[in-house]
Amino acid sequence: MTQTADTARSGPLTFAIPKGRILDEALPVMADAGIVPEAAFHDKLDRSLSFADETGDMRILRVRAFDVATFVAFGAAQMGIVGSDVVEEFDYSELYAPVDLGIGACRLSVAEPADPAEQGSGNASHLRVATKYPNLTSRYFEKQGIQAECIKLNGAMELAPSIGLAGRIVDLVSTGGTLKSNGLVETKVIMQVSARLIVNRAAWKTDPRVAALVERFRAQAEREAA
Ligand SMILES: Nc1ncnc2c1ncn2[C@@H]1O[C@H](COP(=O)(O)OP(=O)(O)OP(=O)(O)O)[C@@H](O)[C@H]1O
Ligand SMILES: O=P(O)(O)OC[C@H]1O[C@H](OP(=O)(O)OP(=O)(O)O)[C@H](O)[C@@H]1O
Repeated sequence: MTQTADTARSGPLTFAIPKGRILDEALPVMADAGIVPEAAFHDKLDRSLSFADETGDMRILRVRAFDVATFVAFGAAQMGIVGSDVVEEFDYSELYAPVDLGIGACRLSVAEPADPAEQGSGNASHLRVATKYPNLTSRYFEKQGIQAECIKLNGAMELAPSIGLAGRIVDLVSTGGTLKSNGLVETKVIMQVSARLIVNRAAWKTDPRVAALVERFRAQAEREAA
């Protein structure tokens, strides 16, 4: 493995990616931009969270989606890939999302029980909502003049109405299959979601490797969109 002069000077560039859904779609996009993880990255038995790329010039972190944004915002990683749902939920001032990668398409929606008998009678100006996205949810309902009490869950939001935890949920929807299987219907779309290249603001200004990679991802996204 050879290392460039930049790497020798400032250490490897650190790139964070989510270990969940986006990963399979993100790897080819990264490869087109010249970022290919070392073989160990694909070994299901390997418990490492940090990997080199094939050149040895980069470090690739595989973390939870929400943590990708936090790592990049605080400069622990200079760049990463994450859904626009996560970018908007945190709204970190140090985090830029300059390129829509056109992958990980889904939407953030409100859903409630399909069966009217199961819909909470509740006060229309005060709702209880189960979600992984309390900031986006409160903001959305505030705009409608509704005070939403958000119950933060980390997964399986779709269970909440049937067990009496909350009358509604706000969660990601793609095919709608998960909602249907759990007796829920989508009532409002809050935002369309796709995966973004994210960059630490200071790193973008000061590290030429970051700016060069942003341009590579941008050119590739434009080619794909054409
Ligand atoms: N059904 C879906 N269809 C398309 N994209 C999705 C879907 N669900 C989630 N995503 C996108 O994938 C991202 C990661 O989702 P996922 O829940 O798999 O992450 P994760 O890294 O496993 O996080 P966690 O472990 O915290 O759940 C989401 O932030 C969203 O942008
Ligand atoms: O509309 P669908 O195509 O059914 O997709 C929606 C599901 O996908 C996401 O969960 P994911 O499968 O990523 O698992 P998670 O609940 O662990 O985040 C989301 O939270 C929904 O549960």
